Amino acid sequence: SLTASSSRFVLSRVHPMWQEPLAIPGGDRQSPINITMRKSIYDPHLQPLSIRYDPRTCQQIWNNGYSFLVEFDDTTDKSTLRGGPLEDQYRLCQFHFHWGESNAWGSEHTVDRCLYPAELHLVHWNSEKYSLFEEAVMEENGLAVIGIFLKVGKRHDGLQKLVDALPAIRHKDSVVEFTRFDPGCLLPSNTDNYWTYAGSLTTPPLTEAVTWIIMKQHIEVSHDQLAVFRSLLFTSAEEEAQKSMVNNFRCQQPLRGRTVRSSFS
Ligand SMILES: O[B-]1(O)OCc2ccccc21
Ligand SMILES: [Zn+2]
Repeated sequence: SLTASSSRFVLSRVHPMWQEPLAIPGGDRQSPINITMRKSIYDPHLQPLSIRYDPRTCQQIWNNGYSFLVEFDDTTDKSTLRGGPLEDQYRLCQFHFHWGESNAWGSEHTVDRCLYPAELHLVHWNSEKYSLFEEAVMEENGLAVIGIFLKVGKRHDGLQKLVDALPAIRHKDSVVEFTRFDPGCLLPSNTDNYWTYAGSLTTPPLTEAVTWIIMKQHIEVSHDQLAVFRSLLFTSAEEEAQKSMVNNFRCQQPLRGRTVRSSFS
């Protein structure tokens, strides 16, 4: 696949979904980044991840004009993430994806400059220190996001239920009920090998609140499943010009001396 450098020219022609602010608060721990494997530091003290999702907390799926979000009931600790680099327990509140207009690019993070066609973000907030996502998103240890790379290959049976719901939320601000979906089916078979670093949201408000946990092992989805992502629109039903929802990823940010740790040697 294209490396970020060769495709940077191509990507530079991609219109950014939103204008990057000139000054970002702090700005020394922004995301996404390229992960250089040989520069990541193996940390033997990283604990195993404890990922426990309850499909009964799944509520709805909606198009927010930038991606599509599957949202969960996060009023209790039913779907949680603990362990790994985390000191506290975090609650799953939503997951969403970022993808390209072609299979040559689309992910936000890269590994040794390798681009993937899409990236899944499972978003959790620190329910030991805060009482709402909106509160946690402003705090340094507020969020934990699991990033999973997607590759085009065999059909992902668990994803199909989600793919089948997308035509109903084609336009911005459309929402449909989406229940009894187990996000655990989207995890790779091996969740022991990951990289972790301190970063930010990759969408406004770009707050530096995220402990990133990027899985080494990707998942596979079919070409046709990914094509349905691209049938979504950035635009609402009222707007004249329909713009297809593609290339909804942020450009890569400087590492600013940060260390990326790995859970594997
Ligand atoms: O911008 B993101 O995709 O990266 C992390 C995150 C957390 C919450 C919402 C959106 C995002
Ligand atoms: Zn994201």
